[in-house]
Amino acid sequence: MLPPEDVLARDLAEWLPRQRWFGGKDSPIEDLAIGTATELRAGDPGLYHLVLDVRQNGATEHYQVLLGVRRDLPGRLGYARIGPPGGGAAKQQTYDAAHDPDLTRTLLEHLAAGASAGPLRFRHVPGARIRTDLTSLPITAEQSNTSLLFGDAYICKLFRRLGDGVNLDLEVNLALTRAGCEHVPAVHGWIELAPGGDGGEPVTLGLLSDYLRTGADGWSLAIASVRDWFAHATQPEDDEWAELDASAAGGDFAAEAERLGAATAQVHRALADAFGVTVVPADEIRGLAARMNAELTGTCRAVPGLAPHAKALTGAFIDLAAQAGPLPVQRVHGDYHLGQVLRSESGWSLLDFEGEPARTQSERRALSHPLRDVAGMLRSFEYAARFLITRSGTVPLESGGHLETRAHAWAARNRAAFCRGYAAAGGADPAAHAVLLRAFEFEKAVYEVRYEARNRPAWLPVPLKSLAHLTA
Ligand SMILES: Nc1ncnc2c1ncn2[C@@H]1O[C@H](COP(=O)(O)OP(=O)(O)O)[C@@H](O)[C@H]1O
Ligand SMILES: O=P(O)(O)O[C@H]1O[C@H](CO)[C@@H](O[C@H]2O[C@H](CO)[C@@H](O)[C@H](O)[C@H]2O)[C@H](O)[C@H]1O
Repeated sequence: MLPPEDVLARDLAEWLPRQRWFGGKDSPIEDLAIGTATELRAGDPGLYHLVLDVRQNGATEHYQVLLGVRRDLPGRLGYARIGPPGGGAAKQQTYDAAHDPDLTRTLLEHLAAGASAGPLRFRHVPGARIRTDLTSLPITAEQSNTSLLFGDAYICKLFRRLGDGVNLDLEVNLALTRAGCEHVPAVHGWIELAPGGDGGEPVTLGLLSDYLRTGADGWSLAIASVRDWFAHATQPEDDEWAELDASAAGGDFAAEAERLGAATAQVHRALADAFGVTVVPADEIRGLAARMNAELTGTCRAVPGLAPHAKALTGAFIDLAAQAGPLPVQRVHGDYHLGQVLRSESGWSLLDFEGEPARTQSERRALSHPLRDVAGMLRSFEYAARFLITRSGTVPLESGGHLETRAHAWAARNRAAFCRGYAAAGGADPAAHAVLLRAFEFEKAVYEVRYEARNRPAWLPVPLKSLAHLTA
């Protein structure tokens, strides 16, 4: 049984700001109410699904929590406790049930059965046989959601802060799974909150997909390659090093970059087939160029370090406007970088189609030209190349100037390989759309400067140094 609502709300308000995934750590909680409480498993331990209405700065956000209730909380779950030890007057111990495999199995059982509980609906794709005998483990890598591994079969992403309707990740992954696309983890099921009386969309709560057991993320693989690239360049002249036969460095990434380019083009084709393509008139492209420039102006005001590059960046946006013609647009990834791709034995897979976190839902859903994603990945090669010399203490700073040339050579080699793979697999040839690609890349770099200044100021030199190189 749940503790009294006022006690539970008070305990949750104390616990919430300490959670990594809580998005409102910078402001006090003005009010917390239990929006819905749905019993998913009766008994001891019991499982409840809660939607919390959390008011901060006058605005209300909704968060979901799986609440475990036990009379005695075993020591292994002590770290997940919500509320005082011993359970206070109610003598009920409440805790974050995402950490309790005895309770999370209920999610699999409900998904397998296609069950409903109160406003919650558990859905599976037709024909899916969801295993219910697996033990869960939360993965630790994430900031804003909680993902549970079930054995080595499934990953279940539970969205913590709830959006307004169908989550983009579900919408896109489901469409691509249905289309048989090999480059996304197959979706098996999802959990949603039924729409209220206003007839709106269901709100996505969670997504169950194939777990890519042997997957390694593109960022780690790329960083390992850069490290090796630096280590193998003993003391040759820089120019000579840039020409070095890649086989001399064991960690060359170019073949992987080329395969990643091909996988990206195939996903773009599948997105176009699933969601369609629209041609926008030249006027809209001129409007896009103007918006890119306005973002630049705003970001220069907020981050003065960007100002020295402003002239070159504006030049690229003016070129885009000057050459504007009708352009095909479609659904794209929207926040494409090396951290969003996994390499497993079955090739490259793309993850996380939720778009850029700072954008609104409608901006994230907006159609764009697929080269926007290509530009995102090109930026990521720039980041990977410069990360070790700009951010890490592992490379002696005095050799930074020398390594900068080497970093540039790594980025250039892998950018070219990615574009080659993309064009060969039928994507728009980046070389034939240089003005558009450059404008997209500069737009992304401006976004990154703002993103880093706000979220990771120590990383700010990474995009700034890359811009210094690209605009020289
Ligand atoms: N299907 C999967 N198979 C293996 N690992 C995965 C899978 N999906 C996500 N991951 C791991 O979880 C991390 C976070 O996933 P992601 O979907 O990007 O979540 P978030 O939106 O919370 O960042 C990824 O970087 C990856 O390491
Ligand atoms: O992965 P998210 O959807 O949260 O994306 C945001 O955070 C990213 C950083 O984690 C950020 O990506 C930038 O840093 C990456 C290295 O950490 C680099 O590979 C990307 O190219 C660079 O843009 C992303 O921009 C932001 O939206």
